[in-house]
Amino acid sequence: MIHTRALTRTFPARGTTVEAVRGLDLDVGAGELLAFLGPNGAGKSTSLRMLTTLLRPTSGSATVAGCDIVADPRGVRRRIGYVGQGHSAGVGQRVRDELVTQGRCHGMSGGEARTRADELLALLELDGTADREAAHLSGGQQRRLDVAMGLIHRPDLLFLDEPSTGLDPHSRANLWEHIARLRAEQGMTLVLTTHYLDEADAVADRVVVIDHGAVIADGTPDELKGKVSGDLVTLTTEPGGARRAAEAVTRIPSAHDVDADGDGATVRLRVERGDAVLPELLRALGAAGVEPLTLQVQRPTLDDVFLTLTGRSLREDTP
Ligand SMILES: Nc1ncnc2c1ncn2[C@@H]1O[C@H](COP(=O)(O)OP(=O)(O)OP(=O)(O)O)[C@@H](O)[C@H]1O
Repeated sequence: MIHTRALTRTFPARGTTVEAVRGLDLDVGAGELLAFLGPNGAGKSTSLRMLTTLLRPTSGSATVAGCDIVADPRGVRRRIGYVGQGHSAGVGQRVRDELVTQGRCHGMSGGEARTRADELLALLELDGTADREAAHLSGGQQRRLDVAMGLIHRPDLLFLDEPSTGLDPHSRANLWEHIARLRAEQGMTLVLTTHYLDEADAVADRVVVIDHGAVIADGTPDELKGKVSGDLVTLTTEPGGARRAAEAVTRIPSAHDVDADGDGATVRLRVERGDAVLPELLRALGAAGVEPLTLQVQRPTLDDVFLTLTGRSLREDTP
């Protein structure tokens, strides 16, 4: 559905050149849900804007839904939907009218556009809002209207640029439920950008991690987390017990990166399989006369992946 080769975009900026996207090579199959994940300024929106023909690449090539983004931008636009970061609806427009106008822009007859508008209002549970002004909808409803507008011409492929930014947790979850349903019912390919690590982890089949304009990792969330060396085990002891605990757990063969906190009561270590190592860990602590007060095992997160690859946390870079 998408094939890019060495896709690059630079911008002139005060006598220098910003390399917003550097040599993107990407193949996305039909029906995939791919998330671009990266800190502010990583090049996610620029990538999307090139793939949706809103921005010409400086060099490299790409086909989207079978059409070349430079030679046949109209062909690309006919086959894709795009939901940008801002709201798409015009001021003073009613919800159904806005959808019908959008359908007419895509060459539908009035009747066809009205039927499609009603279909989408039902699909995105906006039927109750059809005659209200778009600007008076809640944030979550406005975002669903943006998605409906991107879908009016039945595209095979939908691009969403930070679809859930600014929504409260309930509206975010609700938006994702709708998107999952659209995918299940219509078999669409979805490409989105997000800052939210948990979101990329939960909804994406595949995550492409971008940093400074280049892809630094590409795989399923589980594959990416497999790059981090093991689960994190955190244990607490009575004050002053951490050093003895650290010495005891260091003897476990799969334990590494053992670290006793300055508070004297917390020890962190990495092990291959946290759940499997717990009995051995407890035995080792018992033999050293240390009684743990709490024990926690954490699977790696996508933030750990980013930290492992770049030495920085995505959370630090993201507001
Ligand atoms: N029109 C432009 N002119 C100059 N520089 C630009 C332009 N558009 C983007 N950039 C720069 O290109 C880089 C990538 O920006 P881009 O918007 O693609 O990042 P992003 O990953 O989408 O970030 P965010 O998550 O903040 O939206 C940034 O350094 C940005 O300042």
